Amino acid sequence: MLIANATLVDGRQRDVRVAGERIAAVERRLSAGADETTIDATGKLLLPGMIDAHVHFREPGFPEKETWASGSRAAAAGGVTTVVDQPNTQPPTVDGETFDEKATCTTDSVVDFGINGGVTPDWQPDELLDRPLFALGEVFLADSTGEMGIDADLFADAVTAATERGVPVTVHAEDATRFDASTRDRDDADAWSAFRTPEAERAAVERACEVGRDTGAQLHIAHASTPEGIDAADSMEMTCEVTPHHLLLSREDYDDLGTHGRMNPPLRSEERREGVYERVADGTVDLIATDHAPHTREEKDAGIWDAPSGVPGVETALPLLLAEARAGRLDYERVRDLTAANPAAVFDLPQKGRVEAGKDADLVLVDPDATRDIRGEELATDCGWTPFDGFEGVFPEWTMVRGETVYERTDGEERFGAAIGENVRSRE
Ligand SMILES: NC(=O)N[C@@H](CC(=O)O)C(=O)O
Ligand SMILES: [Zn+2]
Ligand SMILES: [Zn+2]
Repeated sequence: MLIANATLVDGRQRDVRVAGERIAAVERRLSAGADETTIDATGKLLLPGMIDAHVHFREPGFPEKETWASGSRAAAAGGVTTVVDQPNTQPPTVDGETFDEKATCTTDSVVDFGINGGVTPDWQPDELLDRPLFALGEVFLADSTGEMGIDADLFADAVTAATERGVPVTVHAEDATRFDASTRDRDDADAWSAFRTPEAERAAVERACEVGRDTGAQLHIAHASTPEGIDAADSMEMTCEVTPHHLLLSREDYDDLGTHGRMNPPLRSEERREGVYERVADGTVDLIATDHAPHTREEKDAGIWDAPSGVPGVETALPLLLAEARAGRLDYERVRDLTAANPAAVFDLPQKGRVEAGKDADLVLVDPDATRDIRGEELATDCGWTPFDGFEGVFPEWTMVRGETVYERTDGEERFGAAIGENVRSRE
């Protein structure tokens, strides 16, 4: 297949040949072979598919929130070609048997995937680390959905075990001893942000990075939400990710979002949000990952102390970032780095993350000037809502995983491909 006259993120116009699962050539001009299909990509932007290193698809355990079928379709519709699933399912992914159970669910995935393993007091490190694991994580330093928070000793042991096996560790860094219990008598949604303080994040990032440094670990801070957290990770030479919601939403949005805006770590002040944005734009932040954490509308409609934490995001991340680029607030190469090239580099996926000959043909084609308003009920995720309702997004015309079209939108009609997703750690 020949994708003709595509614009790449650096502005070059190129013809791109896909042969089988791979990108065979990227050249100024390629001529189509006798039985080669040609796609005219004039005026269109061709990007490497997003690698979302942090999603919560809810199987096994909570198929009413999301399944591997619905979650992976949401990914494909949002230009995500690889997802990394987190361990706080039911049962939690903490040993060989539960890893294998999770792996069975992934056979419904239309996109490539990684499976993370977690840490609880009865986890089985030897079995778990023997499996084709993507990373150990997210390791919870404080309770979040699934109540998998662990103490300092177990954390240090877990980081040591993973590092001995050359496995990276991703960390949910909040320190519950620094939460502000005096907010507990409030019942407005903003109380959640007042409760889980910025200080709790900074302290936990520092502690985690110290353990990482002492053990020689490859440590990655999940969903950093404050400039202080990002700077702490950066100064200790650890990597970090930021979510689209901490990049684009703040405490000022609780008026619209109410309890639907509850997540961990929580939304921060507008001033901190701007500080986070600067660090994403200037490259201090390594990557964007969504922490796609779907819960049903009914669950989210509970009071602020009872609603579950988490918001969906896998389907809207790349479209939102492309809209930011279109508005001139980020450049397209930065978007490519944050969503594809850097996650591939940080998590050692040499076959992914760039539009280059020899790489997997994980590709997304967009019309950079065609924006669409995001509407929760129109999305492929099963949860049926989004915190970005009414935001503009630049959505894919099609998404390809290893040469197979897994999503296509023509005249508003969407079509999804077969469940061809593979574990990125199982391939040679
Ligand atoms: N971010 C959240 O608020 N929730 C996540 C768990 C997590 O990432 O902490 C979930 O699984 O619902
Ligand atoms: Zn988390
Ligand atoms: Zn998470």
